[in-house]
Amino acid sequence: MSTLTQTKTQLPQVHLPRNPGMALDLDWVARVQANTSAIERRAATLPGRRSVKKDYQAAWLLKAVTCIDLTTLSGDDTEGRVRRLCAKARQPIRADMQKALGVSGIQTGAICVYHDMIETAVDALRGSGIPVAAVSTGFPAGLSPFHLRVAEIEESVKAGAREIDIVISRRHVLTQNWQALYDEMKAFRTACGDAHVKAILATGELGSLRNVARASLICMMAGADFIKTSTGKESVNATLPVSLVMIRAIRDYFDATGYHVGYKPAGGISKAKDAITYLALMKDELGNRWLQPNLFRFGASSLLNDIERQLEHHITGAYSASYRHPMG
Ligand SMILES: O=C[C@H](O)COP(=O)(O)O
Repeated sequence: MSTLTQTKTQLPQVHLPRNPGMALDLDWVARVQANTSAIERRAATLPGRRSVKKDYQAAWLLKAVTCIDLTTLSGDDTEGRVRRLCAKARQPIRADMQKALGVSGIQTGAICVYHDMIETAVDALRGSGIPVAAVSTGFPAGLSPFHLRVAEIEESVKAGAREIDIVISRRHVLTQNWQALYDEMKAFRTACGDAHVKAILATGELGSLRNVARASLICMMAGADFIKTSTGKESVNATLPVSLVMIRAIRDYFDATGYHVGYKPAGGISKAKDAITYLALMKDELGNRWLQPNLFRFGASSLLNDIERQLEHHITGAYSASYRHPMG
């Protein structure tokens, strides 16, 4: 069986029980540390490692496509743009390219939009099985009144979102008010009901890697299905050091509870090479099980474009202009 065919056949996902959360364990939180210089040293070695080549590279890139939350979060989003993006999510790689690669049925992990665009996206994705994710709770700052943030989640679920990307209150982390962070996250999880909840930490605003580690743990204790780095609107978004810290928090939580929590780096990931670095990091730290869309997503608006160009190069030996792969 070829590498690419294996990628296709590995797509069906094992059903895993949702993380139900647990009581807030402040002793565990207090024990969490982060050795910044060691983490930065390790992260610096990751992009320089020998990369996978040829068919293996194409297989990893196809895997990356299936893990993208194809995102548009702009003030000027229109129904037309969202519909075009949904068409792209249904067929992110051109049919002739999929045929040349010997695969079929490749789709992105989800579409990610603001509340206003949920119904349009649900309609455009009908029958595809692709979930709609909505950013919520006063995204991106998360500073609207608490009851409105909870109501926003409920409205988005009612409108058809199957995944809700909430933003935490950064001030709870910066003031070490862990109880408040836990209570907030738990209320958001309850409001989501059956919709899966991704907790956006906005790591670029949390001050230290130790804060990132502690906030990750608390969100998981409060029942997060995924932890996500960034809104894409902070001045620093997904980075490898932050990813290492969050992924290791996921591993510690799994070791202690047996529950799988997903990881979503988001913001500024736009190159195919970077996507492979993130996938390799997941594989190194958490193993193959976390290389599926139910446990790993990229939050990205332009990554797909570069992946398509690299796959076209793999097939034809030539790079096409990026406008040949329009996004929306
Ligand atoms: O969650 C997703 C991000 O908002 C997308 O960020 P990006 O436009 O930098 O890829």
